[in-house]
Amino acid sequence: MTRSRIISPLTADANRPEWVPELEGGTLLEKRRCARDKWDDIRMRLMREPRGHAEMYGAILVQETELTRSGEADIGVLFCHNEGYSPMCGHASIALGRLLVDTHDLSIFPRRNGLVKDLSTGLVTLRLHAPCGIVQLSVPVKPDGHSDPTRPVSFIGVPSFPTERNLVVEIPADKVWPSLKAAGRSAVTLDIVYAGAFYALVSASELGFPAGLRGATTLTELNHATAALKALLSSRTELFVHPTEADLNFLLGIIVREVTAQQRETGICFFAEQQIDRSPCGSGVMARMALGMAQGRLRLGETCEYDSVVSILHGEPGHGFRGTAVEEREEGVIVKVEGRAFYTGASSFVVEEHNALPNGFVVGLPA
Ligand SMILES: O=C(O)[C@H]1NCC[C@@H]1O
Repeated sequence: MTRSRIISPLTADANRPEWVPELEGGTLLEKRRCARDKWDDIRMRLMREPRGHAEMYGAILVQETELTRSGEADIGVLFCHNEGYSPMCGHASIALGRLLVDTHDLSIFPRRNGLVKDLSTGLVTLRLHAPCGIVQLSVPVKPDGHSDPTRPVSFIGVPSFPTERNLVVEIPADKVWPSLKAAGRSAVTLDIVYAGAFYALVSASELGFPAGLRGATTLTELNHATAALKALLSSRTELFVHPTEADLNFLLGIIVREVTAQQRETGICFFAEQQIDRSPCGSGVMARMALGMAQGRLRLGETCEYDSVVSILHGEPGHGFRGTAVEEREEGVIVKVEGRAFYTGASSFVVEEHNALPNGFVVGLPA
Protein backbone atom coordinates (compact mmCIF):
# COMPACT_ATOMS: atom_id res chain seq x y z
CA MET A 1 0.00 0.00 0.00
CA THR A 2 2.96 2.30 0.44
CA ARG A 3 3.73 4.53 -2.50
CA SER A 4 1.67 2.57 -4.96
CA ARG A 5 1.76 4.57 -8.14
CA ILE A 6 -0.95 2.42 -9.65
CA ILE A 7 -3.67 4.04 -7.58
CA SER A 8 -2.01 7.38 -6.90
CA PRO A 9 -3.05 10.17 -6.76
CA LEU A 10 -6.11 8.86 -5.02
CA THR A 11 -7.37 12.12 -3.79
CA ALA A 12 -7.09 15.84 -4.24
CA ASP A 13 -8.25 16.37 -0.65
CA ALA A 14 -5.63 18.40 1.21
CA ASN A 15 -6.31 16.42 4.41
CA ARG A 16 -5.34 13.18 2.73
CA PRO A 17 -1.83 12.28 1.65
CA GLU A 18 -1.13 11.99 -2.04
CA TRP A 19 0.59 8.68 -1.42
CA VAL A 20 -1.37 5.82 0.03
CA PRO A 21 -0.63 5.54 3.77
CA GLU A 22 1.70 3.19 5.57
CA LEU A 23 -0.39 0.51 7.27
CA GLU A 24 0.33 0.08 10.97
CA GLY A 25 0.96 -3.36 12.45
CA GLY A 26 3.74 -5.89 12.87
CA THR A 27 1.89 -8.63 10.99
CA LEU A 28 -0.08 -8.70 7.77
CA LEU A 29 -3.26 -9.49 9.69
CA GLU A 30 -2.66 -6.43 11.87
CA LYS A 31 -2.15 -4.34 8.73
CA ARG A 32 -5.41 -5.77 7.39
CA ARG A 33 -7.16 -4.62 10.56
CA CYS A 34 -5.56 -1.17 10.18
CA ALA A 35 -6.76 -0.91 6.55
CA ARG A 36 -10.28 -1.90 7.63
CA ASP A 37 -10.49 0.29 10.75
CA LYS A 38 -8.58 3.38 9.66
CA TRP A 39 -8.45 3.64 5.90
CA ASP A 40 -11.58 1.91 4.68
CA ASP A 41 -12.58 5.02 2.74
CA ILE A 42 -9.74 4.23 0.31
CA ARG A 43 -11.20 0.79 -0.35
CA MET A 44 -14.66 2.32 -0.82
CA ARG A 45 -13.34 4.94 -3.20
CA LEU A 46 -11.74 2.30 -5.39
CA MET A 47 -14.22 -0.57 -5.19
CA ARG A 48 -17.56 1.27 -5.31
CA GLU A 49 -19.15 3.30 -8.07
CA PRO A 50 -18.25 5.44 -9.91
CA ARG A 51 -14.60 4.29 -9.87
CA GLY A 52 -15.48 0.64 -9.34
CA HIS A 53 -18.75 -1.27 -9.21
CA ALA A 54 -20.51 -3.78 -6.96
CA GLU A 55 -18.43 -6.65 -8.30
CA MET A 56 -15.04 -4.89 -8.31
CA TYR A 57 -12.11 -6.68 -6.73
CA GLY A 58 -8.79 -5.20 -5.63
CA ALA A 59 -5.31 -6.16 -4.48
CA ILE A 60 -3.31 -3.82 -2.26
CA LEU A 61 0.38 -4.62 -2.30
CA VAL A 62 2.14 -4.64 1.06
CA GLN A 63 5.88 -4.49 0.52
CA GLU A 64 6.94 -5.33 4.08
CA THR A 65 5.35 -8.07 6.19
CA GLU A 66 6.62 -10.43 8.87
CA LEU A 67 7.13 -13.09 6.17
CA THR A 68 8.98 -10.85 3.71
CA ARG A 69 11.28 -9.87 6.58
CA SER A 70 11.93 -13.51 7.51
CA GLY A 71 12.63 -14.35 3.86
CA GLU A 72 9.60 -16.66 3.52
CA ALA A 73 7.71 -14.38 1.12
CA ASP A 74 8.60 -11.99 -1.68
CA ILE A 75 5.76 -9.52 -1.18
CA GLY A 76 2.52 -9.20 0.79
CA VAL A 77 -0.99 -8.46 -0.37
CA LEU A 78 -4.37 -7.47 1.02
CA PHE A 79 -7.35 -8.40 -1.12
CA CYS A 80 -10.43 -6.20 -1.09
CA HIS A 81 -13.97 -6.29 -2.43
CA ASN A 82 -17.37 -4.64 -2.09
CA GLU A 83 -17.55 -5.11 1.69
CA GLY A 84 -14.07 -5.58 3.13
CA TYR A 85 -10.89 -7.62 2.86
CA SER A 86 -10.75 -11.32 1.88
CA PRO A 87 -8.09 -13.47 3.50
CA MET A 88 -7.40 -15.32 0.26
CA CYS A 89 -7.99 -14.84 -3.42
CA GLY A 90 -6.89 -17.22 -6.11
CA HIS A 91 -8.00 -15.23 -9.12
CA ALA A 92 -6.28 -12.05 -7.92
CA SER A 93 -3.12 -14.06 -7.11
CA ILE A 94 -3.03 -15.37 -10.68
CA ALA A 95 -3.34 -11.84 -12.05
CA LEU A 96 -0.77 -10.48 -9.58
CA GLY A 97 1.71 -13.16 -10.61
CA ARG A 98 1.90 -11.67 -14.08
CA LEU A 99 1.92 -8.06 -12.89
CA LEU A 100 4.67 -8.63 -10.34
CA VAL A 101 6.91 -10.45 -12.79
CA ASP A 102 6.39 -7.71 -15.36
CA THR A 103 6.88 -4.66 -13.15
CA HIS A 104 10.38 -3.30 -12.86
CA ASP A 105 9.37 -0.59 -10.42
CA LEU A 106 11.18 -1.48 -7.20
CA SER A 107 9.01 0.92 -5.20
CA ILE A 108 6.07 -1.38 -6.07
CA PHE A 109 7.96 -4.66 -5.71
CA PRO A 110 11.25 -4.11 -3.85
CA ARG A 111 12.26 -7.79 -3.90
CA ARG A 112 11.53 -8.23 -7.59
CA ASN A 113 15.17 -8.76 -8.52
CA GLY A 114 15.35 -11.73 -6.16
CA LEU A 115 12.92 -13.76 -8.28
CA VAL A 116 14.47 -16.82 -9.86
CA LYS A 117 13.56 -18.28 -13.24
CA ASP A 118 13.81 -22.02 -13.79
CA LEU A 119 15.38 -22.27 -17.23
CA SER A 120 14.11 -25.79 -17.89
CA THR A 121 10.44 -24.89 -17.34
CA GLY A 122 10.45 -21.15 -18.09
CA LEU A 123 8.65 -20.56 -14.78
CA VAL A 124 9.33 -17.89 -12.17
CA THR A 125 8.39 -18.77 -8.59
CA LEU A 126 6.89 -15.99 -6.50
CA ARG A 127 5.83 -16.28 -2.87
CA LEU A 128 2.90 -14.07 -2.08
CA HIS A 129 2.06 -13.42 1.56
CA ALA A 130 -1.74 -13.32 1.72
CA PRO A 131 -3.65 -12.86 4.99
CA CYS A 132 -4.29 -16.64 5.11
CA GLY A 133 -0.62 -17.54 4.55
CA ILE A 134 1.73 -18.17 1.65
CA VAL A 135 0.44 -18.52 -1.89
CA GLN A 136 3.22 -19.90 -4.04
CA LEU A 137 2.88 -18.78 -7.64
CA SER A 138 4.51 -20.22 -10.75
CA VAL A 139 4.45 -17.65 -13.51
CA PRO A 140 5.41 -18.65 -17.06
CA VAL A 141 7.82 -16.23 -18.72
CA LYS A 142 8.96 -15.73 -22.29
CA PRO A 143 12.66 -15.72 -23.23
CA ASP A 144 12.60 -11.89 -23.05
CA GLY A 145 11.63 -12.10 -19.35
CA HIS A 146 8.04 -10.90 -19.71
CA SER A 147 5.22 -13.06 -18.37
CA ASP A 148 3.83 -15.37 -21.03
CA PRO A 149 0.06 -14.95 -21.58
CA THR A 150 -0.11 -18.11 -23.67
CA ARG A 151 0.49 -20.36 -20.67
CA PRO A 152 -1.46 -20.52 -17.41
CA VAL A 153 -0.21 -19.16 -14.11
CA SER A 154 -0.53 -21.62 -11.25
CA PHE A 155 -0.50 -21.35 -7.49
CA ILE A 156 -0.29 -23.62 -4.51
CA GLY A 157 -2.37 -22.42 -1.61
CA VAL A 158 -2.62 -23.09 2.10
CA PRO A 159 -3.84 -26.49 3.40
CA SER A 160 -7.59 -26.86 2.88
CA PHE A 161 -9.98 -29.01 4.86
CA PRO A 162 -13.70 -29.52 5.38
CA THR A 163 -14.96 -28.54 8.81
CA GLU A 164 -18.57 -29.72 8.36
CA ARG A 165 -19.83 -32.41 6.02
CA ASN A 166 -23.50 -32.94 5.18
CA LEU A 167 -24.53 -30.32 7.69
CA VAL A 168 -28.32 -30.05 7.78
CA VAL A 169 -29.38 -26.43 8.23
CA GLU A 170 -33.02 -25.96 9.24
CA ILE A 171 -34.44 -22.79 7.73
CA PRO A 172 -36.94 -21.01 10.03
CA ALA A 173 -40.34 -20.54 8.39
CA ASP A 174 -39.98 -16.76 8.12
CA LYS A 175 -36.58 -17.11 6.41
CA VAL A 176 -37.51 -19.70 3.77
CA TRP A 177 -36.82 -18.26 0.30
CA PRO A 178 -39.31 -18.72 -2.57
CA SER A 179 -37.55 -21.55 -4.45
CA LEU A 180 -37.12 -23.62 -1.29
CA LYS A 181 -40.76 -23.08 -0.43
CA ALA A 182 -41.81 -24.06 -3.95
CA ALA A 183 -39.78 -27.26 -3.56
CA GLY A 184 -41.70 -27.96 -0.32
CA ARG A 185 -38.52 -27.98 1.73
CA SER A 186 -37.41 -26.33 4.96
CA ALA A 187 -33.82 -27.56 5.35
CA VAL A 188 -30.64 -27.47 3.30
CA THR A 189 -27.73 -29.92 3.42
CA LEU A 190 -24.32 -28.40 2.77
CA ASP A 191 -20.61 -28.68 3.49
CA ILE A 192 -18.28 -26.12 5.04
CA VAL A 193 -14.66 -25.99 3.98
CA TYR A 194 -11.71 -23.82 4.95
CA ALA A 195 -9.51 -23.02 1.94
CA GLY A 196 -7.77 -19.80 2.99
CA ALA A 197 -11.29 -18.58 3.81
CA PHE A 198 -14.43 -20.36 4.91
CA TYR A 199 -16.91 -21.36 2.22
CA ALA A 200 -20.24 -23.14 2.33
CA LEU A 201 -20.61 -25.54 -0.61
CA VAL A 202 -24.12 -26.40 -1.71
CA SER A 203 -25.87 -27.72 -4.81
CA ALA A 204 -28.50 -25.73 -6.69
CA SER A 205 -31.05 -28.46 -6.05
CA GLU A 206 -30.51 -28.17 -2.28
CA LEU A 207 -31.40 -24.47 -2.61
CA GLY A 208 -34.67 -25.44 -4.31
CA PHE A 209 -33.59 -25.37 -7.97
CA PRO A 210 -34.04 -28.98 -9.14
CA ALA A 211 -33.11 -28.06 -12.73
CA GLY A 212 -29.66 -26.99 -11.51
CA LEU A 213 -27.57 -23.96 -12.38
CA ARG A 214 -28.13 -24.14 -16.11
CA GLY A 215 -31.82 -24.86 -15.74
CA ALA A 216 -34.64 -22.56 -14.81
CA THR A 217 -32.66 -20.57 -12.26
CA THR A 218 -31.79 -16.93 -12.58
CA LEU A 219 -28.99 -15.07 -10.84
CA THR A 220 -31.58 -13.02 -8.93
CA GLU A 221 -33.18 -16.18 -7.52
CA LEU A 222 -29.80 -17.61 -6.60
CA ASN A 223 -28.89 -14.29 -5.01
CA HIS A 224 -32.02 -14.41 -2.82
CA ALA A 225 -31.36 -17.95 -1.74
CA THR A 226 -27.64 -17.55 -1.00
CA ALA A 227 -28.14 -14.22 0.80
CA ALA A 228 -30.74 -15.77 3.10
CA LEU A 229 -28.61 -18.84 3.72
CA LYS A 230 -25.47 -16.80 4.35
CA ALA A 231 -27.22 -14.61 6.92
CA LEU A 232 -28.36 -17.72 8.79
CA LEU A 233 -25.01 -19.46 8.63
CA SER A 234 -22.96 -16.39 9.56
CA SER A 235 -24.86 -16.06 12.82
CA ARG A 236 -23.57 -19.54 13.78
CA THR A 237 -20.07 -18.39 14.66
CA GLU A 238 -19.14 -21.84 16.05
CA LEU A 239 -19.05 -23.10 12.45
CA PHE A 240 -16.22 -20.79 11.41
CA VAL A 241 -13.26 -21.28 13.70
CA HIS A 242 -9.78 -21.24 12.20
CA PRO A 243 -7.25 -23.41 14.07
CA THR A 244 -4.93 -20.46 14.84
CA GLU A 245 -6.16 -17.09 13.51
CA ALA A 246 -9.29 -15.48 14.94
CA ASP A 247 -9.20 -12.86 12.14
CA LEU A 248 -10.16 -15.63 9.70
CA ASN A 249 -13.23 -16.76 11.63
CA PHE A 250 -15.99 -15.80 9.23
CA LEU A 251 -17.90 -17.15 6.25
CA LEU A 252 -16.60 -15.49 3.08
CA GLY A 253 -18.94 -17.02 0.55
CA ILE A 254 -21.41 -19.57 -0.64
CA ILE A 255 -20.50 -21.65 -3.66
CA VAL A 256 -23.41 -23.14 -5.57
CA ARG A 257 -21.87 -26.01 -7.46
CA GLU A 258 -22.80 -28.63 -9.99
CA VAL A 259 -20.90 -31.57 -11.43
CA THR A 260 -21.27 -31.32 -15.21
CA ALA A 261 -19.10 -34.22 -16.36
CA GLN A 262 -16.47 -36.60 -15.09
CA GLN A 263 -13.95 -34.36 -13.31
CA ARG A 264 -15.65 -31.19 -14.50
CA GLU A 265 -17.70 -28.82 -12.39
CA THR A 266 -19.37 -25.51 -12.77
CA GLY A 267 -20.46 -23.15 -10.02
CA ILE A 268 -21.17 -19.64 -8.85
CA CYS A 269 -19.56 -18.12 -5.79
CA PHE A 270 -21.48 -15.39 -3.93
CA PHE A 271 -19.07 -13.77 -1.51
CA ALA A 272 -18.74 -10.67 0.69
CA GLU A 273 -21.86 -8.49 0.15
CA GLN A 274 -23.37 -10.91 -2.38
CA GLN A 275 -20.59 -10.14 -4.83
CA ILE A 276 -20.58 -12.63 -7.71
CA ASP A 277 -17.18 -14.03 -8.52
CA ARG A 278 -16.47 -13.74 -12.24
CA SER A 279 -13.85 -16.46 -11.96
CA PRO A 280 -14.51 -20.03 -10.78
CA CYS A 281 -13.04 -18.80 -7.45
CA GLY A 282 -9.45 -19.94 -6.92
CA SER A 283 -9.84 -20.64 -3.22
CA GLY A 284 -13.22 -22.18 -4.02
CA VAL A 285 -11.41 -24.67 -6.27
CA MET A 286 -9.16 -25.53 -3.31
CA ALA A 287 -12.27 -25.96 -1.15
CA ARG A 288 -14.04 -28.18 -3.67
CA MET A 289 -10.98 -30.38 -4.14
CA ALA A 290 -10.41 -30.75 -0.40
CA LEU A 291 -14.04 -31.78 -0.01
CA GLY A 292 -13.79 -34.19 -2.96
CA MET A 293 -10.75 -35.81 -1.33
CA ALA A 294 -12.52 -36.12 2.03
CA GLN A 295 -15.53 -37.68 0.30
CA GLY A 296 -13.34 -40.15 -1.58
CA ARG A 297 -14.57 -38.80 -4.94
CA LEU A 298 -11.10 -37.49 -5.81
CA ARG A 299 -7.67 -38.98 -5.44
CA LEU A 300 -4.29 -37.43 -4.98
CA GLY A 301 -2.84 -36.29 -8.30
CA GLU A 302 -6.26 -36.05 -9.97
CA THR A 303 -7.14 -32.94 -11.94
CA CYS A 304 -10.58 -31.32 -12.32
CA GLU A 305 -11.81 -28.48 -14.54
CA TYR A 306 -13.89 -25.70 -12.99
CA ASP A 307 -16.00 -23.47 -15.20
CA SER A 308 -17.09 -20.01 -14.12
CA VAL A 309 -20.31 -18.02 -14.10
CA VAL A 310 -19.15 -16.40 -17.34
CA SER A 311 -19.11 -19.83 -18.97
CA ILE A 312 -22.59 -20.56 -17.60
CA LEU A 313 -24.04 -17.29 -18.91
CA HIS A 314 -22.18 -17.16 -22.19
CA GLY A 315 -21.92 -20.87 -22.89
CA GLU A 316 -18.20 -21.06 -23.43
CA PRO A 317 -16.80 -23.64 -21.06
CA GLY A 318 -13.08 -24.13 -20.98
CA HIS A 319 -12.01 -20.72 -19.75
CA GLY A 320 -12.07 -21.64 -16.11
CA PHE A 321 -9.53 -22.95 -13.63
CA ARG A 322 -7.98 -26.35 -13.31
CA GLY A 323 -7.29 -27.88 -9.91
CA THR A 324 -5.02 -30.73 -8.90
CA ALA A 325 -4.74 -32.21 -5.43
CA VAL A 326 -0.95 -32.40 -5.06
CA GLU A 327 -0.36 -33.34 -1.44
CA GLU A 328 -2.17 -34.54 1.63
CA ARG A 329 -0.89 -33.18 4.93
CA GLU A 330 -2.11 -33.49 8.47
CA GLU A 331 -3.33 -29.87 8.27
CA GLY A 332 -5.23 -30.43 5.03
CA VAL A 333 -5.03 -30.95 1.28
CA ILE A 334 -2.60 -28.93 -0.83
CA VAL A 335 -4.16 -27.97 -4.14
CA LYS A 336 -2.54 -26.55 -7.24
CA VAL A 337 -4.80 -24.18 -9.18
CA GLU A 338 -4.09 -23.06 -12.74
CA GLY A 339 -5.73 -20.18 -14.56
CA ARG A 340 -5.17 -17.37 -17.02
CA ALA A 341 -5.04 -13.60 -16.54
CA PHE A 342 -4.81 -10.83 -19.13
CA TYR A 343 -4.00 -7.14 -18.93
CA THR A 344 -6.93 -4.89 -19.75
CA GLY A 345 -5.64 -1.43 -18.90
CA ALA A 346 -4.12 0.86 -16.29
CA SER A 347 -5.96 3.57 -14.40
CA SER A 348 -5.40 6.53 -12.13
CA PHE A 349 -8.19 7.58 -9.79
CA VAL A 350 -8.98 10.99 -8.41
CA VAL A 351 -11.43 12.34 -5.84
CA GLU A 352 -11.96 16.04 -6.37
CA GLU A 353 -12.26 18.36 -3.39
CA HIS A 354 -15.95 19.24 -3.91
CA ASN A 355 -17.15 15.76 -4.77
CA ALA A 356 -20.26 15.29 -2.59
CA LEU A 357 -19.81 11.49 -2.53
CA PRO A 358 -16.07 11.04 -2.13
CA ASN A 359 -16.39 7.41 -1.01
CA GLY A 360 -18.65 6.50 -3.90
CA PHE A 361 -21.90 4.58 -3.71
CA VAL A 362 -23.48 1.24 -4.56
CA VAL A 363 -26.58 0.74 -6.63
CA GLY A 364 -27.32 -2.86 -5.81
CA LEU A 365 -30.30 -5.05 -6.45
CA PRO A 366 -32.15 -5.92 -3.25
CA ALA A 367 -31.38 -9.44 -2.08
O1 LIG B 1 -10.52 -16.55 -6.45
C1 LIG B 1 -10.73 -16.42 -5.24
O2 LIG B 1 -10.17 -17.14 -4.42
C2 LIG B 1 -11.61 -15.29 -4.77
N1 LIG B 1 -12.66 -14.92 -5.64
C3 LIG B 1 -13.63 -14.22 -4.86
C4 LIG B 1 -13.55 -14.82 -3.51
C5 LIG B 1 -12.11 -15.22 -3.38
O3 LIG B 1 -11.49 -14.15 -2.72
